[in-house]
Amino acid sequence: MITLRNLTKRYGELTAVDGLDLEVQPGKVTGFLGPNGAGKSTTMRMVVGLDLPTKGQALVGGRRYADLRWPLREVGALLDAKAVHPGRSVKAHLLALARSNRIPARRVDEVLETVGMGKVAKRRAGGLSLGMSQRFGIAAALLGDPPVLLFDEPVNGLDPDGVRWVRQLMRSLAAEGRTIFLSSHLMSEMQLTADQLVVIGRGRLITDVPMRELISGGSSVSVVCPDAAGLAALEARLPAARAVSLNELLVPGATPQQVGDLAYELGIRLHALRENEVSLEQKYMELTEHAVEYGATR
Ligand SMILES: Nc1ncnc2c1ncn2[C@@H]1O[C@H](COP(=O)(O)OP(=O)(O)OP(=O)(O)O)[C@@H](O)[C@H]1O
Repeated sequence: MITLRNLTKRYGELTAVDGLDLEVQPGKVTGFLGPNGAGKSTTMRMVVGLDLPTKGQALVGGRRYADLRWPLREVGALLDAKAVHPGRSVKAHLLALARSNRIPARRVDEVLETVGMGKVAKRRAGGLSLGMSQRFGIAAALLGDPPVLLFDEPVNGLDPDGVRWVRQLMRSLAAEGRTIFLSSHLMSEMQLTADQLVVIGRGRLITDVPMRELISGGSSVSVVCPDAAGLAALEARLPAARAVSLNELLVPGATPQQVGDLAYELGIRLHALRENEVSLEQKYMELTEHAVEYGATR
């Protein structure tokens, strides 16, 4: 579990993180969203002791990072995939990390296999492609087999196959009971990966909500009916319905079952009956409408 208590970070005049209170629970993937500059990376950096809070606390398993004896065994993080010694080999870098936290050397080969880098262990870390660097960073995060993992934009630079691999990895790590805290700007991917969503804007919490709850509210049903009289009869019985074309109605707040049963009762022929879920992207845009700091003006 990750616990943030009144977590605050100021850089001079700028308040990057502003009194965040949050519990990131184990056994779930928690997505961490917010516009550019909202304070996501700064928050994650404070959890792993790379930045000190101006006020408040960030705790891993109830303890501050600085108080963890073998931090890599408690929390793993991929924050900046390019932040490695460029001249060292992939394997040497991981071996050094392992030694610093008394992690057995065989674990290095294991994590390299997990991320599909067994064959490039001897390559220089500085010569890796962006996608390979991401995999390498994930290997480093997994090294200590920690119960808590943070990933800042892990799919950045990955090909579609890699993106899917990361999604499956996140899901399986959460299924093992770990705490997974994941930031990404790819809404469609986040919708497929996260169970819980934390949205921040200008350093403040906007919402902390289960994904299902967020995207289920506000769904609608589309009904396609080939004859005008049938469509009019349906519209008359569905007060929220509005025509979107000559043969189609949109019914906000209804379920396909309700509309299908009504059509059956009225003896009306339908050509299509579709549920339109609200996308995470749509909900996210609504939630962060007033929190976008560096948005385009048009
Ligand atoms: N070391 C620093 N010194 C001064 N300002 C900083 C520093 N690090 C971050 N900031 C500022 O703090 C704010 C939050 O930045 P942060 O990188 O945490 O946002 P983010 O949500 O991760 O953004 P993005 O989605 O663009 O990665 C920004 O305004 C940023 O410019």
